[in-house]
Amino acid sequence: MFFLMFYVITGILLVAIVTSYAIIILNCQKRANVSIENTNSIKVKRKLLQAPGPRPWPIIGNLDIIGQFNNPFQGFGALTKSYGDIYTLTLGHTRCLVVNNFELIKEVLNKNGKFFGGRPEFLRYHKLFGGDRNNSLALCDWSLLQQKRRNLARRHCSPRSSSSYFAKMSRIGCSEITNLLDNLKASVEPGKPFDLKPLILKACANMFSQYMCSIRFDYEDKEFEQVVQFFDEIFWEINQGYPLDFLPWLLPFYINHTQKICHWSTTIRKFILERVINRREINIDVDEPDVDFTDALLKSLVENKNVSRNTIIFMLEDFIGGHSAVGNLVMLSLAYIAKDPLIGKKIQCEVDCISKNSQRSINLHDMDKMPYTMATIFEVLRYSSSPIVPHVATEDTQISDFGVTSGTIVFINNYMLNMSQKYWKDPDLFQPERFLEEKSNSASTPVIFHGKRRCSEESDSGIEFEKEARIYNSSIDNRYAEQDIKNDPETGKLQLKKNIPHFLPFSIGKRTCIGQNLVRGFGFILIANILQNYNINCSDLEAIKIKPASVALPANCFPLLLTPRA
Ligand code: HEM
Repeated sequence: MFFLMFYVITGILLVAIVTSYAIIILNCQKRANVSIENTNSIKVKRKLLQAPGPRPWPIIGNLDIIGQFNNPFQGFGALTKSYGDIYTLTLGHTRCLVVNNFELIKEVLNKNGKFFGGRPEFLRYHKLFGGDRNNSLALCDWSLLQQKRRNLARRHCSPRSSSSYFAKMSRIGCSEITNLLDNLKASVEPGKPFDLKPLILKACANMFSQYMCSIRFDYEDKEFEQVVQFFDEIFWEINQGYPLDFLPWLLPFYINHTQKICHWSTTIRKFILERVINRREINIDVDEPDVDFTDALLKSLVENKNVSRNTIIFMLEDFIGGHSAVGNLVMLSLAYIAKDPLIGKKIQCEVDCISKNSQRSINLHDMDKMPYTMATIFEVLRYSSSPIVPHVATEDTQISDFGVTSGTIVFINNYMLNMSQKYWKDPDLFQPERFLEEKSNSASTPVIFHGKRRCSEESDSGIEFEKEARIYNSSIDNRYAEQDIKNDPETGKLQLKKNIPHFLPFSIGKRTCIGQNLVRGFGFILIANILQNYNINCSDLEAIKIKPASVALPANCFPLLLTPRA
């Protein structure tokens, strides 16, 4: 009996291994069927080989190689030494293309963006969004609905600096800062490490909820507190990779984990329905101008029969959830400031100069006059290299000279881009100054761009600038003295660099981040006002553990020392 069982199990395993290997090899050898223009400009069909890559194992493919690295993006970078800047991997049974340089990234996201509008079929993505990842703005495949959702969101979530939305953001940001500072004053004990993250996240959540839903929650509100924590857990979760993503048959081993994810997301959804949507739905008046984003969403529900109630609940959840990204970014910025207090000092110099030594708080309209503060935020974005959500080829196509078959997942390695000697001097150093440049003669009169500078094939930075940064006094080699910065900001020598084509923290192409103006705006208000009031240090720098290629920090991260400024 025992031997029979043994032979049956061994037989099943062997069949599984052989079948798996056959599938993997077939997928590797499959050619992409693409249309190519010949010399007479006539389109002809050609079958193109996929890019080479390491030989995969049965069942796991190349997961063993990626598993050897602390971070997959570091692993992708290391593999370029053997396979060049473009290569394919097989993760589980899934074909993946990894692109590691700027030209290739542009080719995927800009030139051939229409062929790469899909997102991966990861089980976790479905669990996070009510069983269907297409409910999510960031994890759905490209569709007409997605185009509509982006258009609906753009006005509210990407406000221009001349718009009333921008002024509203500034007002809300500043009033929430007052609440945050009151709370800090009551809770921070001088000389004692303070767990700042929960408070920062609650302040961010209130900025987002006031801006998008005209509602604010008390910091002591237990339901609000829990929802903010769950949003943060989800932000961390989305930024992780698991073998389950490529080996879905591992699901039974992840039952507890997936149940936890479902619990987080259903709790959040219930909160948004009960505390935001239900009470707003009763008072909707389609003839009145939109009060906020929630109003616009609810009206689209009345006016457009193709938009479902589910769609708008998930949209609101997605956008309110954006606060976790901002909160984590602010915590990361404070961590780098704690590591190098001179950075904090320089931000404080700008703050003191602009606010005439704290006669007022810092608002969004100060942003253009504080290039060093903005440069610090950009350096955090570069240094932490938030991964670009993987794209998926929706039909057979071509990148460089290689074929890409439909269904291939494309990893955009912007970590490699941000850490490359080719693009950055001393990329391993944290230096906000790299985002500053000498004020050019032509820049002495501030130029206003008419309309947004959006990415094009030639000018690619995903960063959207509307206005030239106003000039502020700082010096490029930059360990500058305090009295230098106290000069009149109008006579300064440096400005924020306007467009760095290879810097893509918010990606490029049709799926760029919609929340980037909110990130810059609320991030700026938080960092500037916290530093106006406190010096930031850390009693145990070893406790600040930052994962490369991630803006997400674990829910329980590190405490900081906040010392009120004289
Ligand atoms: C530290 C802050 C943030 C960073 C670094 C960041 C970066 C990114 C990146 C790299 C993408 C992927 C683009 C692509 O697939 O090509 C993305 C997508 C997206 N982001 Fe952000 N983001 C941030 C914050 C936010 C916030 C605050 C919001 C909303 C309030 C937001 C909303 C979105 C949405 C909706 C998408 C999906 C767009 C689409 O797929 O069509 N993001 N973001």
